[in-house]
Amino acid sequence: MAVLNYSSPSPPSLISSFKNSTSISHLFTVPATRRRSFPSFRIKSSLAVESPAASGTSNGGESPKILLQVKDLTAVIAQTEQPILKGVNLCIYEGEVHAVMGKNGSGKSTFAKVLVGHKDYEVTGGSIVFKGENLLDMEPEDRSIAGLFMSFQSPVEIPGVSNIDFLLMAYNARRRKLGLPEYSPIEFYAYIMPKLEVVNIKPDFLNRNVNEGFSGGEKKRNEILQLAVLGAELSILDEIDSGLDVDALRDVSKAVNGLLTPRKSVLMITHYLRLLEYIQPNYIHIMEDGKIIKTGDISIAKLLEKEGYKAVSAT
Ligand SMILES: Nc1ncnc2c1ncn2[C@@H]1O[C@H](COP(=O)(O)OP(=O)(O)OP(=O)(O)O)[C@@H](O)[C@H]1O
Repeated sequence: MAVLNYSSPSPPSLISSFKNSTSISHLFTVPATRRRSFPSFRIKSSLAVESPAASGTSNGGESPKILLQVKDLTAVIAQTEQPILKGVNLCIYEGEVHAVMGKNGSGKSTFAKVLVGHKDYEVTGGSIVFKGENLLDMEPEDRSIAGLFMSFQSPVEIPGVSNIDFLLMAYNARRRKLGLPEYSPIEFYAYIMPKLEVVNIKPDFLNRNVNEGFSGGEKKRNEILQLAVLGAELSILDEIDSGLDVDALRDVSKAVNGLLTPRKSVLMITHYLRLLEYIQPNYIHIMEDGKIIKTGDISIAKLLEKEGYKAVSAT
């Protein structure tokens, strides 16, 4: 009997779920039952890696749907009541890629964590609607089931748990949710192998414990593998480019692009133009002091690179 081991980095929410396997079903997303394509207006770049989402396949004339609508969102640190988010507004349609940039400490990660329901923060005002439902009414587990995935800046290790076991359990929880029979390890192996290729991860990675001893770049790739297995509709990627060498950055970007479909969207946080040239966002937002103060295209990132944040600051 084959013992399958795979690797995959995992956000804290996934890890805490793993520890309680009865609640692991929240790791999964509702399957995409309809395919729609979104007219692409991505900025083309010579650096761009191939992106199916950017190709704008036919959607049969359907209008794009709003996936996430954030209005006047305010949030504080739960423990200290220090205000961090001070009125965030953002709208993401299906199939769109959005990037959030901003100075250190401007609130980008907090925004991402508030979206997934991180317990360190308390929402004090505004609204978040995801696929037509009030996200603020949902527990973090339910947000995950509804189709939100977040990769964290520093993926957590799970000693003693192999990647393959972790991913198999997570994937089977999804299948249970869908009323489908669980995959055997062999069936799962067939399912995951093509995904390993997309992410450019060697199969022996799956035998290692989740993130244990992984280099920074390996952890990031593992995050994307996890994303590929779970198939979220909105992937929130917090600085997936940090600590990556040039080849890894290209691989990870390619993998993210490989996961995009006309229905799947990405919200990525980054400090660097390079990532934006690989994963061409539809919109780039600048966050300052807990608010989005500017929205534009790649030219904003180019301006930042050249002149720094003073060029786009509201103050
Ligand atoms: N759990 C917390 N406890 C205390 N302070 C926090 C917490 N979370 C966020 N903060 C503070 O809130 C502010 C915004 O932090 P956040 O991590 O959202 O910024 P960021 O824009 O993502 O920064 P960076 O670019 O450095 O990652 C910072 O001053 C940070 O110290």
